[in-house]
Amino acid sequence: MALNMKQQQAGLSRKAARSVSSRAPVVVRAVAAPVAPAAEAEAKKAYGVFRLSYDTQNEDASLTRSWKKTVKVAVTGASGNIANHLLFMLASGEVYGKDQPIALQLLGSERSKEALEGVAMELEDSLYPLLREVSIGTDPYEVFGDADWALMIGAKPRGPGMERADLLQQNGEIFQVQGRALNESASRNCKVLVVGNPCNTNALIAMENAPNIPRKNFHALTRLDENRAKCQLALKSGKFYTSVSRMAIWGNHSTTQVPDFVNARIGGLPAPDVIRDMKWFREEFTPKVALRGGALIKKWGRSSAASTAVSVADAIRALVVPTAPGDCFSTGVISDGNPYGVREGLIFSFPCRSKGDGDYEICDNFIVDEWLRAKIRASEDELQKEKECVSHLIGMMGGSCALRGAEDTTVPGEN
Ligand SMILES: NC(=O)c1ccc[n+]([C@@H]2O[C@H](COP(=O)([O-])OP(=O)(O)OC[C@H]3O[C@@H](n4cnc5c(N)ncnc54)[C@H](O)[C@@H]3O)[C@@H](O)[C@H]2O)c1
Repeated sequence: MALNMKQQQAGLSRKAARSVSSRAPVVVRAVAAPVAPAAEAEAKKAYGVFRLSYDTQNEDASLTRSWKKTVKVAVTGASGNIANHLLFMLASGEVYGKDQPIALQLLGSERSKEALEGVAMELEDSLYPLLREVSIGTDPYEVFGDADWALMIGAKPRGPGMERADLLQQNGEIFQVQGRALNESASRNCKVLVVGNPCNTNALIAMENAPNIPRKNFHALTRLDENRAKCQLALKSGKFYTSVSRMAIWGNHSTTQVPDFVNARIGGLPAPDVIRDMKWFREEFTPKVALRGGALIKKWGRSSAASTAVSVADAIRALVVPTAPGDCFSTGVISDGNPYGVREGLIFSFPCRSKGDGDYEICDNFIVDEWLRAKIRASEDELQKEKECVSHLIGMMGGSCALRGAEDTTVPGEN
């Protein structure tokens, strides 16, 4: 856990800082004192903003009595565009629940240190009652300490002329380091959601470098694609989007993704029975969803941030709130043992459902027709190639990278 800045200034040790936080009720207000050399070194590694414990004697007991144990959520890329929306949703209680206190542990890069402090100041000034602690740092081993959730948003954007294979390599190295840090520092049942692109393969790298954490706990964000698909079905059918269910995204978060209109329902009916236009489904709906990110960048000049944050919130809620009977949600998870014959050892987006306990299962009752099967196979092949490009980062020998010079299936600008 990164130390509170005021505690560091006061020269408190990490252990002492922990004991301060556990001695409720107390509001930490340490006084500046000479900094010891050890603390000085510590200050270079991590710096933080605040840690508040409620003074339960002065609080409205009817509000706080039923509150749960604080959930610790680590967020990487915390001063970036997506996080700038997401952090405030997390702190407000709209994601984990209005009775769920939260500690935010924010990871930035060396370059974004100052901005990260600014983010923490804004959180501080927002006076969210559920936000118990904010700590910030640049060392993933510190920041992931005891995290129950790790939301991995931070990744390098693609530079001019950079190939997809180079991006896989550069961001892959980040996720190798961060996977190792999760393995050592995070809670043993930490749930990990990778947003930074290429998110499926980055999630694979983090997972393979974190053998102490169940493989099942690693997710790649495809919920944004699901939300985009739901929106298109709602617009075309003229029905409200809440009537769209069983909207699965299969495969990779790239243009090979497969938005599944075959199994989708509108108002409880199969989508193709409501929108009787197969040409539209295949030739307009499918590419529109897959290329939505690029279309948005053309308008906005940058990749989607607010809607991505909303979809991260949806993806978390999908795991902590039971799935409605018969419905599903999409998330990229380990393909081991899947009921659809997708090659094992890939992080692949499937229709899933959850009891709301943080765990999930892959739905086993989706119809895969020939058209879907061919599309799914193409996305699977792409993920296998990506895996081979990063084999050296996941402890595999002898992979060669067939993606060099290949067609670019990344959503333009999202990397
Ligand atoms: N999966 C999806 O659906 C989806 C959708 C949109 C964007 N994305 C991806 O999310 C990522 C972040 O997007 P953004 O708009 O917030 O980007 P951004 O550039 O605004 O923010 C990224 C942040 O990550 C930080 N960072 C870079 N390397 C880091 C490291 N090693 N450790 C910690 N932080 C690091 C940067 O300093 C920056 O603050 C990108 O990779 C983008 O392609 C994914």
